[in-house]
Amino acid sequence: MKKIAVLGGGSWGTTLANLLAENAKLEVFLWIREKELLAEVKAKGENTWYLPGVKLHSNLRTSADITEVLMDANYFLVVVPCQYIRGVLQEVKDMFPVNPIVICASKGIEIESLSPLSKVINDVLSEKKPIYAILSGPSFAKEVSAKLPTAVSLGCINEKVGRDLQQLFSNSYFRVYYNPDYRGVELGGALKNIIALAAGIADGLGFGHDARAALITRGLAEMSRLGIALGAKERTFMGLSGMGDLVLTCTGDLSRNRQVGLRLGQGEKLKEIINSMRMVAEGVKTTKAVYRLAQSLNVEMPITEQVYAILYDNKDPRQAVCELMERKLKEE
Ligand SMILES: NC(=O)c1ccc[n+]([C@@H]2O[C@H](COP(=O)([O-])OP(=O)(O)OC[C@H]3O[C@@H](n4cnc5c(N)ncnc54)[C@H](O)[C@@H]3O)[C@@H](O)[C@H]2O)c1
Ligand SMILES: O=P(O)(O)OC[C@H](O)CO
Repeated sequence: MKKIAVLGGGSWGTTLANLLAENAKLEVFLWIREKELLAEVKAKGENTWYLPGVKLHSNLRTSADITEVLMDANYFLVVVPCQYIRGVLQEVKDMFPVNPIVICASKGIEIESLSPLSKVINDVLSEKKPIYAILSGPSFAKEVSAKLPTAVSLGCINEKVGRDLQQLFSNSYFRVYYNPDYRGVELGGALKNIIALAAGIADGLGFGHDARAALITRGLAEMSRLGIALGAKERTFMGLSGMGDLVLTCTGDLSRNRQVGLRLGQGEKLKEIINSMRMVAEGVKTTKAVYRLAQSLNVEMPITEQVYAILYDNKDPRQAVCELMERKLKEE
């Protein structure tokens, strides 16, 4: 049986590793970074920090030793939070074979380089010439772990690899659609988190359903504008990894990004919100990266600009929403 190394024992890495172990098409080995957590996982058969209450499959192997996890793997699934991916891969890049199939399930834009994750992974592993794929779409770890029906996109420019991966991940509750536009798929997942912060802020301020619907719709417009500037296909933003994930994250209270927004709208400070969370809300750092990227590409992203000002310039959220409403009137 072929082996998949899963890097990242947070809620999503654990969920996907567990799903793949249950699918029983691959041998699955999950890297858990924290040794104390690994000890609990081994003792209780459960990821008590990031995915409590979910029993892990007996086929799932776990280790805190990343070299053991990577050894002789045929597939590499990266589910480390966006800003740490470069550092983690840099340490172990020599362990990858030539032309490794690297699937990314993380969502974000790297601040340092303003790069989407395909570029980060291709940069670090450039000597190995990786075959890159991205798994993204509306999928809360908790719901997938409860085996609730979920549909996502798998972006890969190499159709044969993409269709093989589609088979490996799919099962009766997890339906994977293949899309050759990997750039569009990865950008949808990264950019929707900024709009989810905005929707949470509006809801936290008590601005109602109309405001949320406007943010989702105009959010999709600015996500697509940046996507097109970066070579993505506009149509991809209408699919699961675009509109699908945007709607989920802007409306679903399981979203960490939406929760950060809600708390900001209710008057809490970003620092205290982040300090109270063990989990990651990728939109916070991705907002900074996208704000800079949009400026460098001269792409208009008014919602992102206001979220940036709230997060990083201490702007009053109420003022930010007023400014969005009072911008020069435009055509749709
Ligand atoms: N949780 C979900 O429902 C979900 C769904 C789809 C995609 N994602 C994406 O998956 C990615 C991983 O998120 P998650 O939700 O699994 O994480 P999480 O918030 O559940 O856990 C945090 C993770 O960050 C890791 N971490 C902390 N500091 C680190 C460091 N210095 N170096 C490397 N790793 C470090 C921890 O070990 C842990 O694995 C994110 O990009 C997220 O957007 C999450
Ligand atoms: O909890 P969030 O906001 O990181 O969202 C999780 C997933 O990205 C939803 O598809």
